[in-house]
This record gives sequence, structure tokens and C-alpha cells, in this order.
Amino acid sequence: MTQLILEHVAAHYPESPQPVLQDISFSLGPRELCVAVGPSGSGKTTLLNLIAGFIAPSGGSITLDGKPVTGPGAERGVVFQDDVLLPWQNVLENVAFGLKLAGVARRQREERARELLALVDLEGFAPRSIWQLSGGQKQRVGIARALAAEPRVLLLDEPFGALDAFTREQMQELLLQVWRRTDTPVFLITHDIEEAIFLATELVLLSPNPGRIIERLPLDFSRRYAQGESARSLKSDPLFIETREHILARVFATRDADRRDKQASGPLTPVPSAGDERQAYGAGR
Ligand SMILES: Nc1ncnc2c1ncn2[C@@H]1O[C@H](COP(=O)(O)OP(=O)(O)OP(=O)(O)O)[C@@H](O)[C@H]1O
Repeated sequence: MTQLILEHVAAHYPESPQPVLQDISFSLGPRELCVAVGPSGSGKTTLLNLIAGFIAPSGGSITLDGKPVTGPGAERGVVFQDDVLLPWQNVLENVAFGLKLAGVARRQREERARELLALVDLEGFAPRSIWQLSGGQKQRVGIARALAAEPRVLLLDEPFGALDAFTREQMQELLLQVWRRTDTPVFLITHDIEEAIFLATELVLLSPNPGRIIERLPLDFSRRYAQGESARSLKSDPLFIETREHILARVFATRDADRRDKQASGPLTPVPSAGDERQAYGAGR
């Protein structure tokens, strides 16, 4: 049973005067989908990069099934916001690329890639070129490619951030279908609070300066979706709206505290309107 455990993790870039992340502890187990949400600069990407093994923590520990994470590895599949697919290869070859590098025979890897394309609703797209795909389709290829090596954990860095609102909602539902069918634990970061509440079985709310967890919230909207409730009815459920307003209030409260600290020590910064801010956190729809 997969278990990713972070204990008192800290991160410090040599250039920055204070830690970027401080005292981060949480775990991710089977059938869980952990979403880290927080304003820009709260360290979301840094956290994902630590789990992926792209950077090393300056304190604390990260283990996957008891083994310390010391660098990138095939047991952690990563999908980025602007997933870089190989433009000179077709869709099938892109999905099978990691398997080719791992020495898997052509027939086997193509069979596996076709299964994954079916999983992300891209049957029939195998021979297409990358430039013939929409943004949402490219992200689906990215998810299929990340799953090809049968990772024990799937890590997604703002995977739907560049998509229009409609495609984004479709992709959220697709991700939940993939999550339910593969049983792969997922760690996802986003700045979109509504997306976080819809997808998470546990929501981790980060606050900046230094990045730290200010709230952990168990949620069950994604499980209810997996059991057949529609996304629309879940997102208009009074509990969903109450949770969204609660998280927004916490984000604004820490933002205000942060701004007071900055104004006490420097020149005034322009204050965005409340509407702009709700939009920035995906709550203006
Ligand atoms: N390679 C780096 N070197 C130095 N500082 C960095 C580096 N990467 C990020 N930072 C700083 O660390 C802080 C957290 O950045 P990070 O990208 O992890 O936050 P984020 O929450 O993902 O932000 P966003 O939502 O804007 O992507 C920021 O202040 C950023 O400037």
C-alpha cells in the first residue's frame, strides 16, 4: 500500500533570505487525492519539486513506502502545466516514450500506450501529431505518459492552469475518472480554490512568507463524484459553497496580515479589488 510521508519538511533557496517552506508535514495513501492550494509564492511548486525529487529539502524528510526520496524516480509520475510533449513524435510514441527508454519491447509498449489513451478518452488519437491537439488533449497525453511507467504516485503541477474554464472542468472530471480507475494516489497543486475543493480528499492550504500549512481539510466531493453524483450538483451543494467561502476567508485573512507586515516595513502596495481577487482564486465564476 503506497504511502508518501512528509515530516517537518523545510526548503530554502540560497538566494532567498527566509525559508520558502517551513515545517510541512502530511501523508498521502491509497485512494487519496491531496491538493495543495495557496496564493502565488506560497511554495506550491517548490513542494511538488521536493516530492518529485527535483530539489532537496533543507530540513525534514520525504519518504515513499519507507524509502527516502533522494532524486527523481519512475515511481513518481509528474505532469506539468505546460507539458512538454515531443513534437516530432506522434501521440502514441509520446505516451510510450518512457517505456522505450526503459527498454520495453515495441509491441508491449504500444499496447500499454493504447490502453492509457483509452483511459484518458483519446482512443483514435494515437497517430495524430502533437500540433493537431487542443490544450486539453495535450494535457491528457501528458497524464497518459505519466501513468505509462505505472508510478506509485502521480504529481500534477497546475495541470489545468492554462486551459479555458469549460475545458478545465472537463479535465477535472477526467482526472477523477482516471484516479478512480487506476487507484493511483494523486498530489496536485493549484491556486484555484474551487478546483481544490472539488478534487481533494484532503486539502492542504498553504500561506506564504514562509510557505507553511495553515489548514488541512478532509473533503469528500471527489469521492461523491466517483460514486455517481454530478459535478454541477456537487459544486452547487451548500456545503461546497460554505467550504469555498471558508477557504477564501482564510486566504484573504493571511493576505491582509502579510500586507500589514509589508506596509509596516515598506512603501504601500496597490490593493486589487475584491472581485479581481475572487477571480484569481477561481471563485469568480
Ligand atoms: N529556483 C528558485 N530560486 C530562488 N527562489 C525561488 C526559486 N523558485 C522559487 N523561488 C521563490 O520561492 C517562493 C515560492 O515559489 P513557488 O514557485 O514554489 O510558489 P508557488 O506557490 O508555486 O507560486 P505560483 O503560484 O506563483 O507558481 C517564491 O518567493 C519564489 O520567488
